[in-house]
Amino acid sequence: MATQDTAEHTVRDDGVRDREIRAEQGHLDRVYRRLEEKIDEAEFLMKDASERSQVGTPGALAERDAQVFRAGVHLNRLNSEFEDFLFGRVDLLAGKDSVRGADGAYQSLEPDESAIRVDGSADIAETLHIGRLGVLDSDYSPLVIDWRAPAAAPFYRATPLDPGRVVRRRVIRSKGRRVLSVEDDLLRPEVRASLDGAELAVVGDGALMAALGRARGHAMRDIVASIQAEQDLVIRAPAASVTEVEGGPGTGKTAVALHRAAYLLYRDRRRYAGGILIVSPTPLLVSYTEGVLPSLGEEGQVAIRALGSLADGAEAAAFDPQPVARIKGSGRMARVLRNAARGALETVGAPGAPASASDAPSDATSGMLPGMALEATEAPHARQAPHRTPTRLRVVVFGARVELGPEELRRARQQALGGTAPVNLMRPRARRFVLDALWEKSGAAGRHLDDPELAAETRQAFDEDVSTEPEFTDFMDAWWPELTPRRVLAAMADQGSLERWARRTLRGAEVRLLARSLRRLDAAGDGPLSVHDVALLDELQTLLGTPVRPRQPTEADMLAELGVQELTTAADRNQGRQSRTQRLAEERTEYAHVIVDEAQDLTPMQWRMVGRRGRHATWTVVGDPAQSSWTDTQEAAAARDEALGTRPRRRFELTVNYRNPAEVAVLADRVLALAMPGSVPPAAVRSTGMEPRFALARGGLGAAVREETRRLLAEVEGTVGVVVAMERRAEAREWLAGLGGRAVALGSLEAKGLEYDATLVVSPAEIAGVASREQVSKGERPAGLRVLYVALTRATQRLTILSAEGDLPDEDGVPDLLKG
Ligand SMILES: Nc1ncnc2c1ncn2[C@@H]1O[C@H](COP(=O)(O)OP(=O)(O)OP(=O)(O)O)[C@@H](O)[C@H]1O
Repeated sequence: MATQDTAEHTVRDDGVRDREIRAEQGHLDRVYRRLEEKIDEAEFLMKDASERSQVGTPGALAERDAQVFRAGVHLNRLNSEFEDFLFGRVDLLAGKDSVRGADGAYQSLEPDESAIRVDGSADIAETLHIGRLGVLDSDYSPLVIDWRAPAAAPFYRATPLDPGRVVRRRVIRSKGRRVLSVEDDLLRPEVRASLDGAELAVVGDGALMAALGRARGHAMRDIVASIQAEQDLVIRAPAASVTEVEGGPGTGKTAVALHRAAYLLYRDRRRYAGGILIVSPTPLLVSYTEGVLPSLGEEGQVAIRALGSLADGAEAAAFDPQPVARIKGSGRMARVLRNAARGALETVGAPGAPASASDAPSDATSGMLPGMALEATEAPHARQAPHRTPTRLRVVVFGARVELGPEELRRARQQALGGTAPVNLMRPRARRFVLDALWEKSGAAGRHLDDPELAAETRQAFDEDVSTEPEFTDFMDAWWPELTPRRVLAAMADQGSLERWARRTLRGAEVRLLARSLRRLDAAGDGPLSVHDVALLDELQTLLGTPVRPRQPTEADMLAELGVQELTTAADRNQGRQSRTQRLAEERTEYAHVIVDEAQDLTPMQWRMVGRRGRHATWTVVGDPAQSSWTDTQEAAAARDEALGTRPRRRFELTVNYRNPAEVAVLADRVLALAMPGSVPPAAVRSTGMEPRFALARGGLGAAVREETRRLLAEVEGTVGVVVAMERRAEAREWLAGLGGRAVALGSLEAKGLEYDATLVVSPAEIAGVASREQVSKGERPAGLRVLYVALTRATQRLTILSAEGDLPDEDGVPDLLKG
């Protein structure tokens, strides 16, 4: 009987499902017909504009460029958004007091009192389709509403507890022009609603679960069809000041941050023409998330940058070992760098001349982590003997020899450095002090004291005479060389110099470690950089400044002068051909809005770097303190406060874990309890019934990793992430050789923000840097425990823990740190 009921129900349900899919297909067909008309219009506009060839005056050029650009953008968006273009629908009750706006839509979010009759029946008064872009029919009625428009908010905000006017929310899955499925949520199950005289059908188990259950690839998908109410609040929060978002792993922080960027651009494109910067911890996370904004129809105004690619055209991905990273990340470095920027004047030669540095590195701690493509070796170029700043200046002026000695030059330098300007910009001032000193020394200063005009003329002639002397210009180049951040950083590899610059700021052992780690750079500062070096370079850039040089006006300048905005110019288009490094070096350094992902991991020096990019910006900062791999969290919090300034802050919390099945979350929560006792984990929304597996590496670790990875590859359709301690990353790659592209080896710090269908966590104790709960209870709570928490929360379906002896596993293979 029960079987038959179910069978009958399924048959009926399939019939309803097919009918509902056909109805949505009909709507999608209409949308496509309209889109095609619009594409024809855009193509016509493009052609027309490019045929107008009044090139010659900047005005004509600007007008043509602007037209071609606008039509091109329009066309691009229409073409690119054809995939999964239409994804949602809401069926709504009549709005309160039946008040409609100019567009004919109900204005109120709440239903009219008469919308639900006393017998519980109601009519659907309005149906809205939601998509990636708004499309109006030829009579201006909305065929599709842009997901970011206020009218689309009920699609995301309505919950059974607070449904507003929404009776049914539908997610439509389509591929190209074909509707594949529909998934409905009934938000007012108590209402018997009808649409055009027929009962409102409900199909499927809800879109969220369907979306979460799908296999993962190597790129993040947008969540535009299933944004949840608490996430929508963040995405649409007003952009004023600072929006802070905290939430545990898998709560959608990254997804929300990306959707927020798209939302802000939609709401106020002009304001955000100043650019939105999204700061991400690693290049892996950048490439994982890079496709989301284009899928939402947004690209040009948003830069997603890894912390290692924020400054100086650098593309650093390597991590320093923890002791070195702690020094380089500490706010104390600001003082050291300030001294170095000034002190390097004496140790760094003019560009092209040799710079300083001396003894070779002698231990492995100087190197970045093995397997990070960078070795702990000295720069290939032999280091030269330290540059000696000139200690004497001899010139012939007014026919006489004038000489300044070490003491006079030292005084002139001290006077020049008395200002606060960047060091390179102090050069003219330094030059003036040297000229003053020469003038005094020459005795000419005593002449014509009774005739100020003649005295001034004599002085001017004196300066001109000296300035043209090659001895003087060569002296200035060597005595006050133009410094680059890289040359100064390289100069810090000289231990003697660094000791002076870090006096009373760093301890002796810290100086030695830091100097050694920088010996990877050659004298000009070329060589492999670590992620942490990049924040130092950025700080140095500020301290040194860029000397002002006259530059040729570009086409972009001319257009800007004409007030043309939102435009790609020929110059911009050429940029596409430039190297990525050059582009990174040249791109803007200040933004209108800054979004920081994984904010808990920024070091104080990184906060300073990011802060400089948003001095006048509004901010969105998302993070999870429980996942912080940075050790000195208080110092980082102070630096964060400084970067964000005194702007008012709005705080949001995300509480639901969409990534991990409950079975995985329970295990991760045990580590959370050790790492941060008392903190509340996010609630997992789904369960797979698959408990994590505990395996023991009895023979070699490599063989066990291969075997367990193979097993996981057979169990899931998508990706498998193998997370190891940072220092094992290189060997882990070799272990996985030949297993195919679905399996990826990751150092624990690189796993940040990423997710995999299945995860193999190799030796929790190695990742955490601590082996037993007893050690932890004695007070050892290394940042490594939080890193382990990150590793354990990457799986969307399956999790295997592989332990070695050092993990102190029990007879079931459960390592000590993960016991219940
Ligand atoms: N509303 C949603 N609908 C569908 N999928 C969602 C939703 N919210 C989040 N997800 C999915 O959950 C996963 C986790 O999201 P995301 O990576 O943004 O979380 P996170 O908070 O940044 O995690 P972590 O702190 O671990 O980096 C992603 O696969 C994301 O697509």
